Amino acid sequence: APKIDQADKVNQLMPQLDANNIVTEIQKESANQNRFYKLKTGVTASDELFDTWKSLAKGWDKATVTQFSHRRFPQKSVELEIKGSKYPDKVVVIGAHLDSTAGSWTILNKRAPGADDDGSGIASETEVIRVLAENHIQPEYTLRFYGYAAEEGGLLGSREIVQSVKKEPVTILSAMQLDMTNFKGSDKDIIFEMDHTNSDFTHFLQTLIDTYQPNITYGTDQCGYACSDHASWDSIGAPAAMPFEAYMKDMNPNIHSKNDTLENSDPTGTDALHFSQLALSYLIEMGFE
Ligand SMILES: N[C@H](Cc1ccc(I)cc1)C(=O)NO
Ligand SMILES: [Zn+2]
Ligand SMILES: [Zn+2]
Repeated sequence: APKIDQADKVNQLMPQLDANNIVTEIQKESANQNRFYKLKTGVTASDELFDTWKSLAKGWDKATVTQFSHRRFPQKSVELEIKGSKYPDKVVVIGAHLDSTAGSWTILNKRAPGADDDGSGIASETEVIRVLAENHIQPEYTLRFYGYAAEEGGLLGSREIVQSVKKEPVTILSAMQLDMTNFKGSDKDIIFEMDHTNSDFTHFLQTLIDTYQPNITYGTDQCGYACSDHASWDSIGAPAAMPFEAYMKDMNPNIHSKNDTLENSDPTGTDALHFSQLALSYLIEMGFE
């Protein structure tokens, strides 16, 4: 596992992460009637995230923001890349999904705010982008941030993306998934899913919590199936990890319904902030040798 030797940077950046920004982003995403990947509301949600990441990345040298068009549905994925100064072909990945669903397949104009699933993951990730961009962080390894389309359709967006990445002349060092970060249903703050993930990488993340978030508690669980986009990276042999909000039995009961709102999760965004903190230490420790 990589050495943990970037304390100066992590300790300078971590305090800048602000739960209020996470709340604002979740509210922005939930404002859409739904973010269903087959509907124009889902297309709009992707374009809004594209705009948000582009404005955050303004002035961040070597950062590029693009949309990834999918073959069989209109919702695009969003990608932000900051090229590494020393190892541009070695890529550290983090992702969340930008779509939402209300459970049934033809949700038409049904309400699916998706505040926790997965507005929280997108918001946790976006707050890390803001802090890295504002500090003009120039990593030695390439960092890639994803907002995946159509996760609820069966990991459709990330599946297409990893097939495309497989054809690139790059090595994926690791991929973290943030799907549901803002509902602390259990007594532990972060639960690591142990299936469709890499145990060494998961252990490395647990060591990061011990080092940089000593008051955060964590545990492990199993999804029992490919429960989010980390499984797409795992399927091409990239070390994947999925820090999750609770044990399965305790997870947010409101997901995939009109009741998946900010009020029905953590309205202060403090739970989601813990995931931003882990994501930041992950990207800095993996982004620099
Ligand atoms: N399947 C996931 C929800 C989900 C995530 C983790 C576990 I454990 C069980 C269920 C989903 O809806 N992602 O969008
Ligand atoms: Zn879901
Ligand atoms: Zn999800």
